[in-house]
Amino acid sequence: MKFGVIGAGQMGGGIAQVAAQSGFTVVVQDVKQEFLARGQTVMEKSLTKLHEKGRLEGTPAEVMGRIQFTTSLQDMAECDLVVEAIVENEAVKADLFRQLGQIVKPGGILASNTSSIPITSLATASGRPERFIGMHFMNPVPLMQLVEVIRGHQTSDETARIVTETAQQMGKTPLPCNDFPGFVSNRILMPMLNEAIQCVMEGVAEPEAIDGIMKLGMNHPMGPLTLADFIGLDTCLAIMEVLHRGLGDDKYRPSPLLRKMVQAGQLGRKSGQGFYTY
Ligand SMILES: CC(=O)CC(=O)SCCNC(=O)CCNC(=O)[C@H](O)C(C)(C)COP(=O)(O)OP(=O)(O)OC[C@H]1O[C@@H](n2cnc3c(N)ncnc32)[C@H](O)[C@@H]1OP(=O)(O)O
Ligand SMILES: NC(=O)C1=CN([C@@H]2O[C@H](COP(=O)(O)OP(=O)(O)OC[C@H]3O[C@@H](n4cnc5c(N)ncnc54)[C@H](OP(=O)(O)O)[C@@H]3O)[C@@H](O)[C@H]2O)C=CC1
Repeated sequence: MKFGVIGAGQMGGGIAQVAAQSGFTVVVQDVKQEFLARGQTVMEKSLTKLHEKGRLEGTPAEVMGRIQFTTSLQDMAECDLVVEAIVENEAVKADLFRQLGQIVKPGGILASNTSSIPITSLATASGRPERFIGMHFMNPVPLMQLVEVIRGHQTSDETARIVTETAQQMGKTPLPCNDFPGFVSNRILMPMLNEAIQCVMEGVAEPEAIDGIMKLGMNHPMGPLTLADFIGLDTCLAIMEVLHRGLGDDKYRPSPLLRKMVQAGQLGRKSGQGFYTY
């Protein structure tokens, strides 16, 4: 399996790492060399952690040796499966898939790791809707078990079978759902995180108390505000806007505080400042 990943951010890097850990040959593309270098550093840290705990097959160097880093989309031409993990913006993703539809060999499968954007619309942009699917990994990819598999309106049975089997080969548990805004994961999770942000804005409680109540009361491993910072507040806002637009119900309105923080460049862990300082 020659496995392609577009985007070397927190998700793309994690997907590339787990694919290489599974023995696949991997090609990772990003728009700038500095983003590739950043992604490579994060992967090496994660692999070292896993190796130190005896949870890695082989050595970090052997795994990294299976990954090619490039800024050229042309290097995706011979991939059997390409997973996109770039910014949560439908126009940017659609433009990328129009290019990939021309570059990747005819039998290659194209997949999006999108959190919420309709798979069917991205499939149309790719020009190969039968060979297009949602392959939605969870953050952090090396640790989280789920891959949410979302079929577009024209995704073929063969494409769904291949992607499901690939997720299993990557040590993940693939679970199927249909193509509606936010799928299942973010249709349920994101409104909860948005509600926690609304509690901050309305002064219901301080962030530490809100997170503590949900950790101690509901046994969540991370409080909702910590999790929102971890995901990225820009990504959280983008998902809420897809839900609001796609489902047409005002209950999915993004919290005004979330929007203001993103406008201020406070994106959470990735910018060093969100509800907490990093
Ligand atoms: C937005 C979307 O579209 C979809 C989404 O992804 S929604 C978000 C889904 N993800 C979640 O909800 C994550 C919730 N959080 C958690 O499950 C946990 O906090 C966590 C697994 C992320 C971290 O686990 P933790 O015990 O709380 O913290 P932490 O101690 O940092 O990590 C646990 C272990 O994994 C290791 N670890 C953490 N991140 C790692 C990584 N990226 N790679 C390798 N090892 C890692 C740590 O070294 C630690 O090892 P030890 O237990 O041996 O010390
Ligand atoms: N964050 C999360 O917890 C999760 C996110 N997702 C989804 O995964 C996708 C990526 O999210 P995440 O990794 O957090 O995002 P990041 O912002 O961390 O990474 C996105 C990466 O893609 C790069 N990029 C942007 N545009 C292009 C392009 N046209 N071609 C190639 N690379 C590009 C970005 O560069 P630059 O820095 O210049 O923008 C960045 O390196 C999104 O669709 C998101 O919804 C899914 C599950 C969980």
